[in-house]
Order: sequence, then structure tokens, then C-alpha cells
Amino acid sequence: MDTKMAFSFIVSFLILFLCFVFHKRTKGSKPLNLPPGPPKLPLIGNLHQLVGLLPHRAFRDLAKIYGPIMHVQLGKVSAVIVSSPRLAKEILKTHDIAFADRPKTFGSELVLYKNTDIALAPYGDYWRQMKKVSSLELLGAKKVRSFGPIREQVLDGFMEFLRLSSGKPINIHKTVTELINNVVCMASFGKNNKQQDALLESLEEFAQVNSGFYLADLFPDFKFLYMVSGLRSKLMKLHKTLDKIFDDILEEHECRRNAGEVQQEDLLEVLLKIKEEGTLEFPITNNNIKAIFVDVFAGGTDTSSLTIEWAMTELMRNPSIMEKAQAEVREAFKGKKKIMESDIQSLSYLQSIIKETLRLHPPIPLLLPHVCREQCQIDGYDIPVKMKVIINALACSTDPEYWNDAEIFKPERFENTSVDFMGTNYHFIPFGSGRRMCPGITFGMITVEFFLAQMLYYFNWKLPNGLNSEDIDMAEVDGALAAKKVHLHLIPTCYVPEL
Ligand code: HEM
Repeated sequence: MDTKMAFSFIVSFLILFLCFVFHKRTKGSKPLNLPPGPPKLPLIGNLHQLVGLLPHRAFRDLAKIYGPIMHVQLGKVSAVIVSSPRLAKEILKTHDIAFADRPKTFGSELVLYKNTDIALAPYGDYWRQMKKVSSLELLGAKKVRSFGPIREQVLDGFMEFLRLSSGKPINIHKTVTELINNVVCMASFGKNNKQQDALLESLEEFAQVNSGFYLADLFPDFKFLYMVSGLRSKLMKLHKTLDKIFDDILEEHECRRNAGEVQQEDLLEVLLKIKEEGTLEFPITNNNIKAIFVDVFAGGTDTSSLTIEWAMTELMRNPSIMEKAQAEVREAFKGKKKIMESDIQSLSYLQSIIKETLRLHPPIPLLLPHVCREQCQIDGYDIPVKMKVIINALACSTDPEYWNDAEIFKPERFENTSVDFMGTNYHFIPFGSGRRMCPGITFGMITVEFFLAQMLYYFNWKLPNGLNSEDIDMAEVDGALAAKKVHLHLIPTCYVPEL
């Protein structure tokens, strides 16, 4: 560390400490019966218990000691962590309205145009209106089905790429993410966009710096931290880049519209029409549309691609499950020259594999944070207004009280049961539940299923460099998304179907 950096670090720390002491003296403490939790250190609270660990795994371990409802102090942010299906139901169903808010961060206000997207919009009339638009007009079953030809076109290209790569290792993460980004881009704007890679890169960076675990967000009262930590300039730069990309996309779309080239109703066209009709109670602007596309790209790309990567990883680690899955698709598609999206509905074993993947590797293991709007009691403890509430979906989907052999990959557990991810089985909530539940389930799941079905039908897979299945690194990256830390590389070899 150079002298200048060391100096600014020491000064920040001192100011932080003085602010902390001052705050403690001026604020009277209320006699609330908060949930129990691990002992807290002055200033940093429980942050030291998370250093170098993955929050969803560290919280799951702490819950084994302190119980399924825990109070933690993350710097200056007070949070309640819920880790059991019974209490997740209390928050997401019984007291759904009381916990339907989201936290605001400096980053979300800036990059999401004052939180006017859907995912991080505060609970209220604007959010309700846009959630309805997303569920009915953008991501409803009919609209998602209308993008079938796009998925088929992208997958045809992928299968051709795999045939050409036969015998050579490919990076599953990189390839699948790029292709799903193509699907999302074509569904959103009607065509691929030359800036789509830059868009994805910026959104990945935003997801990282807006995870809620950045120093400045953990001490939100101390605004200077945004400056000294460099987060402010990073976010300003990100906002500028994204804004320019979206402006270019809007301009190009306008030109294509004027030239009569917009044929199929892509998502941008749907939103522009809604804007122009002017029938919404809260009229939307181009900035609101840009904020919604941040959700569509951030929510629609990595979640699906990492599910495919984890599913392939588990299949490589479990050869008998891979064999059974390939037998299912090869029987179902026997004699077909081309696989259409309508053909995948009968693949019940593949669907169980996807559910089991989402159970052990929920892409957003802590869901998106909820915020309490009305003081209420959960399990006898007080949860005050503004308290951040984090639901540990991973802890719920691996709770040994609900799952036998909870840590073992066993798709058969989903056979002959009605347990699904639609938000009513609180021991399995990879998409959340209640008012703030994910509206993109159909879009995400159809993509994951169609990709996996074709990858398993047309190809056999093996690990490169003589690796064994036990050698696969199962570590996750640190961030809001539980992506695989070391990308999965696999060698495809063509399977010639019997006609
Ligand atoms: C495998 C795929 C996906 C997974 C696992 C997933 C998961 C989630 C989760 C856990 C939440 C938060 C729920 C909560 O806080 O209680 C969420 C919210 C959301 N997701 Fe997804 N998602 C996926 C795909 C998509 C897609 C494809 C889109 C859009 C194209 C999307 C858009 C959204 C939006 C807009 C929200 C915010 C809803 C709200 O706050 O009201 N997601 N998603």
C-alpha cells in the first residue's frame, strides 16, 4: 500500500470511528425484543464472522448455532436472517405486505434511475403497476412462447458450434452465457446488438458492487465512504456506460421502427407502445424503460446460464444420472430430425434434474433483500420498520428436517411429488415467493430446459485432461449470484441419433 492510500485509509477509519461514537451517544436505544444472534463487535458488528466466507453458507452455519431467525449487524446495517421454511412462510406469505419493500443503495438509485426498475423498486403503486406489466405483457407464458423461434435459432447455432468443436474442450460457462445473452437481446430488441457483450459485462460489475456487502453500503450514513472507497466514481462510470448503451439501442430501434423493420413485438416495442398509449396511471419515461432492461438482462442471463453450468457439473459427477437423462431425451426425440420447443414438455426426469440443481445451487441463494414496512412480530421477536430481512433460500432447500440426504444430488426425490418452485413450498424457493417473487420463471426455465435437452440429446460429454469427476471444483464465487468459481470445461462428442 503506498503512503497516500495508507493515509486515506487511516483517516477514513478514524472518521468512521468518531461518527460511530457520536451516533451511539445521540441515539437512545429502543427496548425491542430482537431475535438472538452472534455477539457483535463495536463498529463492525458481525462483519468479522463473514470475512472470506460466502454469506449464504456462513449464515447457514451461524443459524445452526443461533436459530432460524437471527439478528446480525453488518456494519451499520441491521439485518434479520431467516433460515427455515416455516419462518420463510411467515415472512413471504403471512406477513407478505409488511416485508414487500427493498433496500435502496447509492448504486441502485444511480444505475436504476432512482430505483424505477421492478426488482429494486420500493413497494408502492409504481412497483405494482410495473410488476403487472412484467407478468402480463413482458414475461407472461404467451409472450415467452412467442420467442420460441429465437431460442430455436440460437440453439441451432450452438449445436453447430458443438459439432465443430467435437473432441475439443469448451468453456461451458462462457459459451452458454453468450448464447443466453443472445436470446435475451433478440427477445428484448428484436436483434443482436453489437454492444450486448459490453452491456452484460457492465451489468455483471453492477451486480458485484451492488451486492449490499460493499463497505460504503454497510455504513450508509457515512457518505464520504462512497468517495474514499472509489465506489462513487466506479458507479458513476458504470451508469454512464450503461446509459450510453441504452440510448444507442433506443435510437437504433427508433430508426428501425421508422423504416418499418420492427416486425415481431420485442420487449422494447411492447414498452414503447405502453409508454405512447399513455394509459398507465404512472406514465413511464425512457429512463424507466432503461431501468427495466437492467432487470431483464441482469435477471435473465446469468441466472439461467449458471443453472445450466451447475446441472452439467452435477451430471458429470453422477454418471448414472447422466445416463438416465440421456436415455430419456434420446427415447423422447427418437426419429425426430429437428427438436422443437414443444417436444420438451414430456421430459419429466430432466425437469427433476433441473429442480434438484436449483435446490442445491439456487442462483440467488439469499433471494433479493426484503425490507420491513410495518413493525411486526415473527416467532415472538420484534422486527422494526426498515429492518433488512434476508431469506436464506439455500438453508431452506437443504434443511435436513425437510429433505433426506439433503446435500446429495438425487433428482429422483422430485419424482411423484407435487413439490415445485412456484412459491408455495417454502422448503424450495429458488425464485422467492409472494409479492416480490420472480416474474421470469417461465422465460428462465424454458431456456434452461431447451438448452440442456439438446446438449444431452446430440452429444456425449467428458472432462478434459484426464480429469475425474471427483476432481471437479465445486467452489462458488463471492457475490449475490452463486456462480461456479472455476468454469466447467467439457469435451463434446457427437451422438448420432437413430432415425
Ligand atoms: C433461473 C432463472 C431465474 C432465477 C433462479 C431467478 C430468481 C429470482 C429471485 C430469487 C428473485 C427475488 C425474489 C425475492 O426477493 O423474494 C427474483 C426476482 C426477480 N426476477 Fe428472477 N430469476 C430467474 C430468471 C429471471 C428472468 C429470466 C427474468 C426476466 C427476464 C427475471 C426477472 C426478475 C425480476 C424483475 C425480479 C424482481 C421481482 C420483484 O421484486 O417484484 N428473473 N428472481
